[in-house]
Amino acid sequence: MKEIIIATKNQGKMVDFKKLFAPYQVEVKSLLDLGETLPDIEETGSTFEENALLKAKGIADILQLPVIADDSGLEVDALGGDPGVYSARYAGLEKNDEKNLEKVLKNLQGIENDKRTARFICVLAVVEPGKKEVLTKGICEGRISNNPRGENGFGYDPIFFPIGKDVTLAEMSGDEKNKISHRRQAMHQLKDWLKTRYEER
Ligand SMILES: O=c1nc[nH]c2c1ncn2[C@H]1C[C@H](O)[C@@H](COP(=O)(O)OP(=O)(O)OP(=O)(O)O)O1
Ligand SMILES: [Mg+2]
Repeated sequence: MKEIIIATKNQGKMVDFKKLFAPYQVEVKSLLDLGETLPDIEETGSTFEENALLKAKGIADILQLPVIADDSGLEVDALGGDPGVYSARYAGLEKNDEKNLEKVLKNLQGIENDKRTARFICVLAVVEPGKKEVLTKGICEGRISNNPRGENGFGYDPIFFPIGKDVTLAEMSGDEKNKISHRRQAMHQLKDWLKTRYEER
């Protein structure tokens, strides 16, 4: 079977991607599946687009294979768009999901529900050696909860109510999350690219 490499070390993202790629005959591999030691690509960009391209190009240059990278994060309106591109390292460089979401809740203390609007953003960069790169962006609008709820998913899922839902993303099944998520919407925009390369199941 054909393979596509996702330039990520985030296992939560890979759970989403495995489901999102299931309609296609392609095996998805993360950097954690590749035996070789690949360098950590520093996310020095100031936008999701820049960082997604840095990660995809960095790995595609080394492997000389097609690579997809995902740069994503949470924008909270009452925090001026923070944590944004700093979502993974919001509470420190050790990238701890629980500390990160606790910091968002703490910074939103006293803010009323209707002012807790937020969105998840996902930018995907597809880089194929010798070809023009492709960028897509998906957005999932919602609101930040008052407490963490639910055990599924990863990252900020336990504190995010998607618009129109009264459960957090972490209270939804993986399949339910994948119907509405920012990652799903960014993947949807890659449909034509995917269809030209991979047979559908
Ligand atoms: O569906 C999601 N549900 C909950 N949280 C999410 C989601 N999507 C992104 N997020 C959060 C996790 C992390 O705090 C940041 C992504 O940061 P980002 O740099 O793109 O990923 P990462 O460093 O964890 O892995 P990598 O760069 O190896 O792909 O946004
Ligand atoms: Mg990262």
